[in-house]
Amino acid sequence: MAILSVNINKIATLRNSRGGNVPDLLKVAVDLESFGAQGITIHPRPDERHIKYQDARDLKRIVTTELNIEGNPIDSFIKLVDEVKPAQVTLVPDAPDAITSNAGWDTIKHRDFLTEIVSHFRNQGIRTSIFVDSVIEMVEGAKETGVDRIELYTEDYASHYNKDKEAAIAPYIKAAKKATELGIGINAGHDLSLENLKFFAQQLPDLLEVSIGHALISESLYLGLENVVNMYKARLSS
Ligand SMILES: CC(=O)[C@@H](O)[C@H](O)COP(=O)(O)O
Ligand SMILES: NCC(=O)COP(=O)(O)O
Repeated sequence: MAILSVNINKIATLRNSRGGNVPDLLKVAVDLESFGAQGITIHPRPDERHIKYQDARDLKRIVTTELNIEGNPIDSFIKLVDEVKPAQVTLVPDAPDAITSNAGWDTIKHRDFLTEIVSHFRNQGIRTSIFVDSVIEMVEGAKETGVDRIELYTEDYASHYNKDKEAAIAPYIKAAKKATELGIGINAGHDLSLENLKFFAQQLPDLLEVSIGHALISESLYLGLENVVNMYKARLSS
């Protein structure tokens, strides 16, 4: 069974919106683990708009499951990962101004660069993963870099799931089969949700890990609001 790594970027977004420490990112990470999360994922972006570099250092001290740091391996990111030494680093080709991740690596074009970065992190005992679209050539290219795993970028699956889930999953099944054949582990993430996760996991038997943030945090709000509204009303009743 694949493990669930919860991406807590959105908790940091909410915290940063007021400049204080509410919600407390570290408490959320500890609570998530106690509720059963099997990993914590963060994606510090260069502008630190949600996860700050210091959060990565602080989380390393308290996360007892698996810390996964995602990001574009620019110099400051490489230094941070070298210092924090998470269980896993996931390389994502984000433009600095991207609103969210919107593509996987071209592992053929960037093969030499990725090979160098993968070897740099692997030499420190950090598991490596490369974010890729579900395209056979990109999986084959990833293999050439010596990476441990790929993370399949699931936005396309998620956005087509309601229209035709069989068609939406088809390229992922092919990419996953290729990865298994080549001996690369398979992670997946982006826009996975309570609605589309089960089918995805059922169709990819070799799936090792999913990282989920945006939907999971949004669903937590939807599912928690009734309880909290009632708690507030109880405090207003005499
Ligand atoms: C790599 C990936 O798929 C992303 O989902 C990312 O980690 C989310 O980043 P944001 O929270 O900044 O949108
Ligand atoms: N790697 C994907 C991730 O960490 C979370 O993506 P999302 O669920 O926030 O879209």
